[in-house]
Parts: sequence; structure tokens; C-alpha cells
Amino acid sequence: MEKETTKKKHSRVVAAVIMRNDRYLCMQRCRSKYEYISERWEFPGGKVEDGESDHEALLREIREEMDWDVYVGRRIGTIDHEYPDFSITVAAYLCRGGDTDDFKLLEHLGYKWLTRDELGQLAWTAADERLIETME
Ligand SMILES: Nc1nc2c([nH]c(=O)n2[C@H]2C[C@H](O)[C@@H](COP(=O)(O)OP(=O)(O)OP(=O)(O)O)O2)c(=O)[nH]1
Repeated sequence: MEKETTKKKHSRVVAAVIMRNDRYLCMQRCRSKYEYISERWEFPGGKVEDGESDHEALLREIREEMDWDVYVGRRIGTIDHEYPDFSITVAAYLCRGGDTDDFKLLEHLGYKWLTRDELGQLAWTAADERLIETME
């Protein structure tokens, strides 16, 4: 009974949907204790810290994960998703990076630039699968 009433931890997450020409930057997460996100594909980003704006969080996360500076554009979607152990609200922003891949994979296993039609080839996190469905 106790377990059923225990509230899951909720986090606010920002994700950078980085476009170059007609391609999207897709990043593969590392192994995780949660099998449902382990090695899944995602848009780079992470949890928003207290007192931080989405914009600040995105710039900080992309620097931490990729040592890269991006231009953050408009918000393209917000998804509330409940995973078995926690829940998140992901706000996705359309972003642009430089013209070359001069970033590092400090926290990811790999990356791919894919067109909208190719995105379905990857094993995305469940939240991102829903986000991608909403993208034209
Ligand atoms: N970064 C990112 N996280 C996502 C996406 N989709 C999705 O479900 N998530 C989930 C996976 C994680 O549980 C959570 C983000 O946490 P994170 O581990 O990437 O961020 P963080 O570095 O701030 O977290 P932490 O390791 O310090 O706890 O949101 C996405 O597109 N990008």
C-alpha cells in the first residue's frame, strides 16, 4: 500500500533538437541502471537545476556533455512522460551548432545526423519517441 502512494520523483528536463541543413543530431545515452533508457537515443540536454532558465540549462548541459556552444531557438514541444521509476517534463528547443562536428562525446556513446524520415530507425527513449511524433 505504502508503495502505491509513494510519489515518483519528477524532473524538468531540457532537450536540444539540433538541426543542420535537413538533419537532426541524435545522441546515444550511456548504459544506465534503468534498462528502459539504457543506451537509448535522445536529444542532448538534461535536468534543469533550481533557479536556472531552460535556456541556461541547455547551454550548461551541452557544454558539460559535448564541450559545444549552441544557439537556442524556439521551443518546439513539451512532453510529460512517466517512466517506471520517475517522471519527467521534457521541453525541446530547436537549436543550431557550428558547421563542423567539433564537439566531444563526454557523456554519450555515439551520434548520428539523420533526416526526419530516418529518425524512426533508432531506439529512442519513450519520451522522445512521443516528441518526434509531434515534429513535422
Ligand atoms: N537529456 C535528455 N534526457 C532525456 C531525453 N528524453 C528522456 O526521456 N530523457 C530522460 C533521461 C533522463 O532520465 C532524464 C535526463 O537526465 P540526464 O541524466 O540526461 O540529465 P542530468 O545529467 O542533468 O542528470 P543527472 O545524471 O545529473 O541525474 O530525462 C532527452 O531527449 N534528452
